[in-house]
Amino acid sequence: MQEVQLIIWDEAPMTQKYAFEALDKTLRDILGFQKPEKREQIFGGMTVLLGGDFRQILPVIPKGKRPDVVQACINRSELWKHCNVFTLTRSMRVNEYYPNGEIDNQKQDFNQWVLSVGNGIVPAKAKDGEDEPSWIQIPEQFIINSSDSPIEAIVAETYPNFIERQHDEEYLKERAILTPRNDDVDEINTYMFKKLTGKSVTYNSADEVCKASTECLDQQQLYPTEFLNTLNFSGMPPHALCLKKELPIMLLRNVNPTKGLCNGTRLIITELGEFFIHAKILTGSHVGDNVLIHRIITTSNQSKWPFVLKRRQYPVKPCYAMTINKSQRQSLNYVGLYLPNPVFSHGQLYVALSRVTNPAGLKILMTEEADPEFKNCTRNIVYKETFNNLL
Ligand SMILES: Nc1ncnc2c1ncn2[C@@H]1O[C@H](COP(=O)(O)OP(=O)(O)OP(=O)(O)O)[C@@H](O)[C@H]1O
Repeated sequence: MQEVQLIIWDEAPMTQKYAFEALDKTLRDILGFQKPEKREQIFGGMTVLLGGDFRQILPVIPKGKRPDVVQACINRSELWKHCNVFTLTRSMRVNEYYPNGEIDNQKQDFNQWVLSVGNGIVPAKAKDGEDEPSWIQIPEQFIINSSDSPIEAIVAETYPNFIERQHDEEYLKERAILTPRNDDVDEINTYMFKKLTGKSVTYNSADEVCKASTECLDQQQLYPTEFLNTLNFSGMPPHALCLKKELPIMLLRNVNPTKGLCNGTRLIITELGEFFIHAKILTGSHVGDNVLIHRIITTSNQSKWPFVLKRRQYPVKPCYAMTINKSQRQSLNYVGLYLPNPVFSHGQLYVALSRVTNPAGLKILMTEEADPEFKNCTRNIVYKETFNNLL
């Protein structure tokens, strides 16, 4: 068997420190079995490469307050003092160099502005009753003027000529609408789904209560299937999943990472079968591959209900629009940032602004503020204390 030499863990800042601590203990245990000195070494002497940007989304702690989030990060773990930090200095996504080596000033300014947003150093104002100034001015060039039908406006801006180009893979692949909340994502996807031509097929899930999660024996009476079908959880497909051929979808689980089918991979549906969805991969390392997706059992892990729901369904969701959190790792040529409500957690504005490969491809639609002092302003939340011990 080949020996593992290196473990690479991407997006480390959004993983709770306990996961790394568990990995540390496990590796010490396994590798120390034959060589006892490895028990004394960090990660059992294995090299672990953590990648990530603390300006981006931090661990999600349900109902957690700011200190809970900051304390859950890897740089608040005992392990951190054993880490060497290497800093990347050049943005490869928005390449500010012309082929002849000269600098494109517009792109350089954009990169610096996005970094300042991420570092929380763009001048900000506070509204009445707020402790911390967090409202920043968005440059005029990115603004879409708000209209009576904001969804129509953001769709028209991000997906121009959608009726003619709705089947064009390149067109679909290079753009997305980003927004902070799942209900806005669903509203935009439903609006665009109706515009997509072709027959809609609805796949209903099989739902049940996970028996190990509750002591109640009479589950069928307390939680009938009809009730379970009405429940929706973020990151879980709905009971009634409506799909059409040529709809862009996103995977909600790691289905088969070696084949490029990871949580967040975008695909386009090529055929809707009875037991499989045929799809073509649009993003990641296996672009262009034709794959089959089958139903899997997903469970609700953070639920307000006193039970865990088991849902057997295709782990996919339409992705004309996606949440900002889900867009992390994506690179897009055109981004429509829809902010009917401002962002609500650290790094979300930075992640949204830094998805785009060219400043010309970024458009932002915000709800118009009644107070003229806050015209074209939106909230930028940065937990600066997270950066304290990075270098
Ligand atoms: N060495 C390189 N040469 C050319 N392009 C590159 C290089 N490295 C990265 N890129 C391009 O830059 C973009 C961002 O790369 P990548 O997704 O690896 O960055 P990242 O730091 O993980 O991004 P993020 O964490 O913000 O999602 C991609 O479009 C990628 O193709």
